[in-house]
Amino acid sequence: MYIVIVNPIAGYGSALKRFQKIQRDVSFKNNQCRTFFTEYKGHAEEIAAQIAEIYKEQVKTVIVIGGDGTFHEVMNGLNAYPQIPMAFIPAGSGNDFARGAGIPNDPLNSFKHIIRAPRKLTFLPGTYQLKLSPRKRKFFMNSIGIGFDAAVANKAEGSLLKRFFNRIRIGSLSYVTALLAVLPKYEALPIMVKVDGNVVHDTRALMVTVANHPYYGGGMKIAPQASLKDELYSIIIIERIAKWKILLLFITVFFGKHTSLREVKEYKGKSIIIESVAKIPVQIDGETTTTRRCRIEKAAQRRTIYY
Ligand SMILES: Nc1ncnc2c1ncn2[C@@H]1O[C@H](COP(=O)(O)OP(=O)(O)OP(=O)(O)O)[C@@H](O)[C@H]1O
Repeated sequence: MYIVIVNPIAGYGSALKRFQKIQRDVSFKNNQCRTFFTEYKGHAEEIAAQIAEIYKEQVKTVIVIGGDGTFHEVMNGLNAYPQIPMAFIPAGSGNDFARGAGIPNDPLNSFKHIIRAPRKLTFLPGTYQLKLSPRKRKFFMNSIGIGFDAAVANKAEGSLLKRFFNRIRIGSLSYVTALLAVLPKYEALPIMVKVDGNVVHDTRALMVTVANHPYYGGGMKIAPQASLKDELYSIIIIERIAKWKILLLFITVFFGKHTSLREVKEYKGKSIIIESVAKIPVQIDGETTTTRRCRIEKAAQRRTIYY
């Protein structure tokens, strides 16, 4: 039995359209597929965990049709069942994971491949912990950003312009407008960054990004040297920087050329601790919250994704 988890609102409805196209095809009709539609934030994680618990023996593959947020939730829902294969048909607005992994944008063909002869992507997901408490670690697959980028992502998320820009297929522009709104008031905050036991930064910083692959924010090449094949993260630290230069930074980041700016430092490592005295904005695979401390490590085991 195939489990299909669809986020109908991902990509402003494009996930639902993609699913409907797949549903009409014989490859769907001729196979035993059970479909679940997500209804709220966090639902995909709950569905995945419950399905795995109840049907672990019968499930051939859990197929996700949605954006990176839905994929992130399912990966965490299947946390305790790494033996259950997971497939991803990207249908979000940003699709940064697909861009970083080289997953093609051809949903029906991907579905047929997943059923008949799955193409495989194996990578080491990231794990993160936002508090000191020994709570279970969670997985991420794209990046964790602390500081300015998370403040911008938070602003973009709530913006009506994001919907408009996505409709006309220039979704990244919603980040530019959010950036322009956040920029005038934003102050670089004191942030300590430890990479593999060494303190590499301990003063004010605009932002820190820990990346599993180059892309975030719908195609910005924040960490040009990061690769899903790599066992190490790329850590980009953008130091305190003049406001006019932030605009330059955000023009060059689309081409990955921002790293030549003096204030942009890049490190490689697999165990990262980020601390701040005050609560600062953080984005994890595009979802935003605030934290004083974040511990990031590579997962112990590789995950294989079908596509
Ligand atoms: N029925 C629903 N109504 C509202 N929100 C939902 C629903 N189902 C899932 N969600 C939430 O929608 C958010 C966005 O989903 P997702 O990331 O998959 O799409 P996207 O934002 O279009 O894509 P991307 O992250 O690739 O840009 C996630 O936080 C998810 O938990």
